[in-house]
Amino acid sequence: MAYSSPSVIKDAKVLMVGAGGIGCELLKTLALSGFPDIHIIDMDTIEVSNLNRQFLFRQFHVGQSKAKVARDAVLKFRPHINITPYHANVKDPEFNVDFFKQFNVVLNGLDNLDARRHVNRLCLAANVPLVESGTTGFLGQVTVHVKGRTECYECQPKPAPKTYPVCTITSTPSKFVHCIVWAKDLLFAKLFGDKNQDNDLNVRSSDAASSSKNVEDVFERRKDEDIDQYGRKIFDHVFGYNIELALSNEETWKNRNRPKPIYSKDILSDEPAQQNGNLEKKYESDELSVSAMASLGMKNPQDIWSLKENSRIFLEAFRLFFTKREKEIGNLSFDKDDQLAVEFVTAAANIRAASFGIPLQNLFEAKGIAGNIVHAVATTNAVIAGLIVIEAIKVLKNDIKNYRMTYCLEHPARNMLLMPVEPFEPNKSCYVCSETPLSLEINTNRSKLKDLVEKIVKAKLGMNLPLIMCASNLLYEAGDVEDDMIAIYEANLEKALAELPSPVTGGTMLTVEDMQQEFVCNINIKHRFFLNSYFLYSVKKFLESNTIMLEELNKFIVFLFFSLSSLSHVALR
Ligand SMILES: Nc1ncnc2c1ncn2[C@@H]1O[C@H](COP(=O)(O)OP(=O)(O)OP(=O)(O)O)[C@@H](O)[C@H]1O
Ligand SMILES: [Zn+2]
Repeated sequence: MAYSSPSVIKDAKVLMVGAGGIGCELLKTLALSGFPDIHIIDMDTIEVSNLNRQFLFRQFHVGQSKAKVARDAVLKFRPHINITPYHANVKDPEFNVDFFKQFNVVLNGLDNLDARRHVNRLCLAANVPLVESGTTGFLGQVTVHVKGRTECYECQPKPAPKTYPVCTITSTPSKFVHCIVWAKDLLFAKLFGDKNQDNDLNVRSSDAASSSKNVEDVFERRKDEDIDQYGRKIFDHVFGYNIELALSNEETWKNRNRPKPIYSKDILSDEPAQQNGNLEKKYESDELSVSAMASLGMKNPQDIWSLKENSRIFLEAFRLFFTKREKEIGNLSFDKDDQLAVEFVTAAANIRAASFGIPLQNLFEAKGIAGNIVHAVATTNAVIAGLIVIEAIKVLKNDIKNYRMTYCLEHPARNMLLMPVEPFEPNKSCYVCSETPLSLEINTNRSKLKDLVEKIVKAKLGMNLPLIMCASNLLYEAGDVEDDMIAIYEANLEKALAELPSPVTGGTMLTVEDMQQEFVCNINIKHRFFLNSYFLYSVKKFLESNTIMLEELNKFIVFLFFSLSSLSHVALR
């Protein structure tokens, strides 16, 4: 049957950002709906773990550009449309405001806040409508952002990812996730990651500090130390000795269950230190599939391992890292797609959980928790992609009355799984889409320009290539800078704000601009010497929640914690 698409579709040129779970569905739906000219940006290559839901990709595509393979796959069933792929980061300078202006609508299928904020700003600057989306398991949403008509993506602050108090992780875990964070961010990082990073793995106790000075560093492998002995030494230190040390601090356990120290000899009493020699040869030929489970003949990731099995996996994974992946040690960071890393972290978290009386979990669950993964549901992505196309068509028709934000729910509400809501008006005090100045409370004598640039302008305001002006003086500019200015900016970055050539003190109005995003905002500086308990409380809260809150006055408040170097403090209002 010949299908004739409405003219708004036939004349449309659209940009899709992201060709992952939502993106694959979206490209297919756009193509089947008759969109003739589609551009796709995606910076990634295809991984095996994408194949279960990113159905345009096959095993033999692994390692190739998502954007390009998605294009080729769709052209097979819609050969006469134009699809232009870019294997690139949407934050690259080539995707500037002029690039965005060529499109009638932009459709996001991204997975991170940073890229979403960047696209939001470019869409505002180019005055191109944005249809934004996201899914988590069965949940999802599609929102429409049209400059001056509806909220922009940044009109409401977004919830920050969950973090945990440090002492819960290092000393008093009560949930399995605490054990995972410990195994991944402390133990794994300490053993296999950058040695220079601060890492508070040892449990502090009153006598530990004094005795530790003379004690050798157990984490260092002694010269010629046998790898299995080294593994057992680490095991006994973190699961045995450290727990005993923690137990000596009676106060901690008054209202808590006391943990049990675990030593390898008690768990693996019947096994010699070296036990896998006969299985080794079979598996060690293929480096990519180095796996402690395979090595020990354990197959099912959904089995919950006993304490003994966890201990064997722990020691075997440890041994495999040091024998098969030695070159990577010192540079590894946890990756949920790294089988050996997941095995190690699962086993370590389980042994710690056993010590603290927390129920153990299988590798599949542990991997989900460690990778912050809510398992993706292909159907949710398909539903969301359909809704994106529906909103895109309304946008192209300029059918403002019928724009909807739609939420995909896990349980029906009023008999509906899809909840449409009318979009809100732009937030008049949004610092991105309105011109509301921000106000920043900062110790201008102690905080350096570098801190302002890195921790506020880039990290909090999401600028990519910032330029900072005080009155008509340029203090800093990122990106391609003239040679004679490089040294001046470098020197400025190291200066305290009040000591800059054009001093930034209480009452100064700074202008911060990102040329690529065509985004400018003014920051009203208030000098403040923070050393009161309220500040310290704020810092603690910030560290715990990393929240950005909207105050009654509808001004932004961000409490910032500055690098542990004591007293430079700021708050952004
Ligand atoms: N800055 C960016 N520029 C271009 N593409 C981006 C950018 N940030 C994220 N993406 C792309 O957005 C897509 C998001 O897809 P999705 O949420 O399905 O994640 P994934 O990485 O494919 O899968 P998963 O993380 O679940 O294993 C990815 O293909 C990713 O490459
Ligand atoms: Zn806004």
